[in-house]
Amino acid sequence: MEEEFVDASYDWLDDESMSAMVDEVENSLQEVGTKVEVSQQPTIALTPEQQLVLDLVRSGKNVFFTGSGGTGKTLLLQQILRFLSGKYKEAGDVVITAPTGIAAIPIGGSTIHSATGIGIPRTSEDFSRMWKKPNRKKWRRAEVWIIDEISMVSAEMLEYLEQTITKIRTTSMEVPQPFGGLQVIFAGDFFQLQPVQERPNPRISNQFLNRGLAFEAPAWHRANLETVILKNIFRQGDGNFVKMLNGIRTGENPAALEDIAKRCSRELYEVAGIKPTVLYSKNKDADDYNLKELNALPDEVDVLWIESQPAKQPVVLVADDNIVTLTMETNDPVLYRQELSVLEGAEFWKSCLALKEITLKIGAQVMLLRNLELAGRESDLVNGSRGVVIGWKSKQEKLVALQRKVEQFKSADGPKLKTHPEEAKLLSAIGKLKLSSIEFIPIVAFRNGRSIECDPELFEYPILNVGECRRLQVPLKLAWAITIHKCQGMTLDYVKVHLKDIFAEGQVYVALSRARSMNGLQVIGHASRSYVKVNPKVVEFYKALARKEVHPVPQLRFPDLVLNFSEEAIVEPVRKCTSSTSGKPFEKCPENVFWDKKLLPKEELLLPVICYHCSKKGHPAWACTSGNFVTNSMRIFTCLNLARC
Ligand SMILES: Nc1ncnc2c1ncn2[C@@H]1O[C@H](COP(=O)(O)OP(=O)(O)OP(=O)(O)O)[C@@H](O)[C@H]1O
Repeated sequence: MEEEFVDASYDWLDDESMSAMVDEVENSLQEVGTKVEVSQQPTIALTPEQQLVLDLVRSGKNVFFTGSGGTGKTLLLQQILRFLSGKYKEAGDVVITAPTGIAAIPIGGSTIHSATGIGIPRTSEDFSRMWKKPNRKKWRRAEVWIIDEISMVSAEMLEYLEQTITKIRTTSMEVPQPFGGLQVIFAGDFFQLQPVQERPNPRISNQFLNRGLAFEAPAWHRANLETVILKNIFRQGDGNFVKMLNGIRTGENPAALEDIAKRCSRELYEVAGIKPTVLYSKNKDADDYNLKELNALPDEVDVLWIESQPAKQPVVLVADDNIVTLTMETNDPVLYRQELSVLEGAEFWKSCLALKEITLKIGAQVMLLRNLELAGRESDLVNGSRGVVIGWKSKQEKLVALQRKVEQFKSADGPKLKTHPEEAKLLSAIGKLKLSSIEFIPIVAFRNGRSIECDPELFEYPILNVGECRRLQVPLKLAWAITIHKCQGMTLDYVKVHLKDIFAEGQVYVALSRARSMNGLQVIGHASRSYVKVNPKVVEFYKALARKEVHPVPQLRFPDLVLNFSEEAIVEPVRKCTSSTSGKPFEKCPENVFWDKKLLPKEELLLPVICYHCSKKGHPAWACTSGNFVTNSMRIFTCLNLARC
């Protein structure tokens, strides 16, 4: 058994193995990043542990299930979704999420950032974005929330999301339930990649730092999760390989890395035109490799079938960068220069995934950097989706096409007071195209079969109290090679792992455990034991889980969430005014007090609204100069009509 993998040459593959490998590799192309569709495998037999998880979900419990890579966590989630789609008939009853786009695809979900509407939070106040009408409506009606790859969700993120969701879903008359009463289902392996913590910036107040691991959040403890550990590993059939991987995963056998590297040091060649996927720890190395592959493509291609003036040669897409300072409009040159220097030196310009310049050719392998909305809905084209450039469209032609669509909207509905959301999107795309200096728009065929014209998108980086950095660029990145952080959750049958600059806990394990077998794995570089990094808190957590302890690790404390929702978010015009002096329809009410009826339980609508702050407590809110008022259950609202107040 040991001998089988030692040979470093390619001769160890006989014809049969070679053809099996070609099949394996071809299958992998279907599977990379998408995993197994349950619909194609309806007869899958669950292991007893997987079945236990399903039963717990059925009984309405909050569940966390974990296990090493390849134990079928994602497959089980797909089975759970089948059950839930039978139980809950309406879209939106089950919110399916993962921390990254790539992880969200196999379960048909979206990223946590887009599902909650918070985007990439920079301060705790950004969680207030969940109060925007469509977001809070979505979260009020949801019944179940699923998070896959929970190891990449920080304690701080989970805590703030839980607090916000609970506030959104709880009326003043109700006792708050954890997660506002949602059933939560978490899946993931904390020995794999963990959240990347932000560097503290003293200029940012209430900065969101993405601290801690999800199980350290008080919200994790409040959820009262039933925990199940999955033990059967399906991805790798070779028990010896599994054992070595597990030693690396838990940090108990760092020498296993040297062992695997030795056995998998021979070159993996191109098979049936397919090159192995190359995994690097750092973006820079992946970028360099991609460039090399790009240069190897022919510089001029025949593009007969692509519409309009196709670019036969490589096209360099140059981003349009822009800075907006807070004091741009003022006459304070000193402050203006200060802000400018902060914005010009911002980390954003170095770390924005959309590069200042990207050269593309037909045939280039690319990855999407944005979640795309297609035809007004979230699509399965997300940050991380893989595709290939198949052609170009000229900007002028694209503009004409978009303009024509806008005209169709106008003539279809006649004059309107409000712009249709689809029309607004078209107008925004036109605006961005006009601002962009890009002359050719790449057309990309994605692995899901869709071909999309990838228009420039705006990448923004606000710095609180200073201003904003903006980059307008096509949301694409070369992808012959990808980083280990992008591949978590994938199964790769033909993969080269570069052991270079490994910096994160769980990184080596994630990279190696993507492979189905050592036959399809090549390890490059010095296999230092020090690359096997494991977070001691994770070790402690799993030991405590094995002992079935209820509160395995101490909880982290975070500052109270500052929810600074806009007036629009909490205050919506209601049909009935409920000020102390009248019960008239709001339009006719002299007090003109507005608030969100949904936030106010029916009983309170009948009760007087009294002022807050004011010494003469008890008088009608509209008469108070502070502009704030409370209901009798001490819920604070702000009167919109400040002039009257
Ligand atoms: N009960 C089962 N029977 C047969 N195959 C299974 C079963 N459960 C999972 N698998 C297979 O195991 C492989 C790995 O499954 P999956 O990707 O769901 O694992 P995972 O635990 O999510 O891995 P990772 O932690 O690396 O993301 C897949 O090919 C899947 O089809």
